[in-house]
Amino acid sequence: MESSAGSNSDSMIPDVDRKTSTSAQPDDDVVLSVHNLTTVFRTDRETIYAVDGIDFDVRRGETVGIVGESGSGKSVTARSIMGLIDAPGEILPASSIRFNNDELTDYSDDEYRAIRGDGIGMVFQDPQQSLNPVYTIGNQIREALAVNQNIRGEEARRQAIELLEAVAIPDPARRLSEYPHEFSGGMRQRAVIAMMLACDPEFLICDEPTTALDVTIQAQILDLLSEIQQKRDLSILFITHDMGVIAQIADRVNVVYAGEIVEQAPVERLFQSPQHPYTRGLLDAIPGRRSGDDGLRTIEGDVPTPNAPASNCRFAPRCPKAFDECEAVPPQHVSVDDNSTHTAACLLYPAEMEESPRVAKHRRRAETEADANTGEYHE
Ligand SMILES: Nc1ncnc2c1ncn2[C@@H]1O[C@H](COP(=O)(O)OP(=O)(O)OP(=O)(O)O)[C@@H](O)[C@H]1O
Ligand code: NI
Repeated sequence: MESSAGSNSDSMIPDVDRKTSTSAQPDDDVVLSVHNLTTVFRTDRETIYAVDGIDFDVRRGETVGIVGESGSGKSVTARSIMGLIDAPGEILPASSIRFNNDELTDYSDDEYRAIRGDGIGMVFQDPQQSLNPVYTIGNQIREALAVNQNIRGEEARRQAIELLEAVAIPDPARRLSEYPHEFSGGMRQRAVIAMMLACDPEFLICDEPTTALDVTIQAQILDLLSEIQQKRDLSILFITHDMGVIAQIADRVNVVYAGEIVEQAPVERLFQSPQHPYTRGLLDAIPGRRSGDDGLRTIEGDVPTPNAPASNCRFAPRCPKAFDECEAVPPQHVSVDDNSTHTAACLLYPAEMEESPRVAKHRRRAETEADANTGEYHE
């Protein structure tokens, strides 16, 4: 953070530099800390920057949302954290993913398998991906209990029934002996959540878990997740393209565009006072909601597939507020509130600065960032 002491800066709003702010005030509540995560896919012709230098934290017991259009890098972020990026994908060396202060990017395959078992659970859009069609639901939950908690026999059966009760599956004793195809879509997703709970994780990654479900079932699953979270003090990273779902489930939100976070805010702040033109566009696209005079009605165009580190604002070609410099300077996160809980990466901010010093400030910070990330970056 810049000190304003002794300077007559026209901006009362300090920059936010996460690198110094996280190390200056260690936060015991932070369970997951992602810093400068950059995940690329190398093809014969090009290198795709699917995730390009993102930073965020998740604290104990909170739900952090990641929202953005298709192709913006949400699932690649989830898979990077879970250690599920395979060739031609690669997490670049300057990336850091700390889980309870362990650096996951240094983990071996075995260590990752262990943490996927009982540290971090994952719920995907398609429950079939997590269920085996040839075993009964009961078998699969008991297997999870045996592998992860060494619970077997009658005790495993008792706990499996309890878990199905916990996810509100009626008549659980009978349901245990049924196969996945005998469950409806919503019930299958509940069974996956029960299986995940059998591993007793402290962190849960949900990648569009309700997207395939109709809205009533979706709301039930979201309620269920909130309830389980409170009971177990779970931390959740929740990925969706749906701002309505974000409003229901998230405490804090990261808005992503083409591999980058463009805005970060507590959920109420984001909906009351969105700052980045992209976020405003996403919110204006919600039926019945309109931010008034200068909002866009729909966002024209598609998310680009980045094939180089950002050298400008990737949203500029679709942005109604873009000016010349947006094509030339990669915007940096600056605080857009009084206490740095809300940031936006956009050359329009800090709004109270004149355009030319404002752009110069972003340019300077971009150069510093680039030096830090390409220079010697070993511990
Ligand atoms: N195995 C891969 N090989 C090459 N490119 C990939 C691979 N996996 C993902 N990508 C690219 O990474 C980018 C981000 O993909 P990702 O699946 O994370 O998007 P998403 O935000 O989850 O979108 P959706 O909402 O459609 O799920 C896309 O441009 C995609 O083409
Ligand atoms: Ni996805």
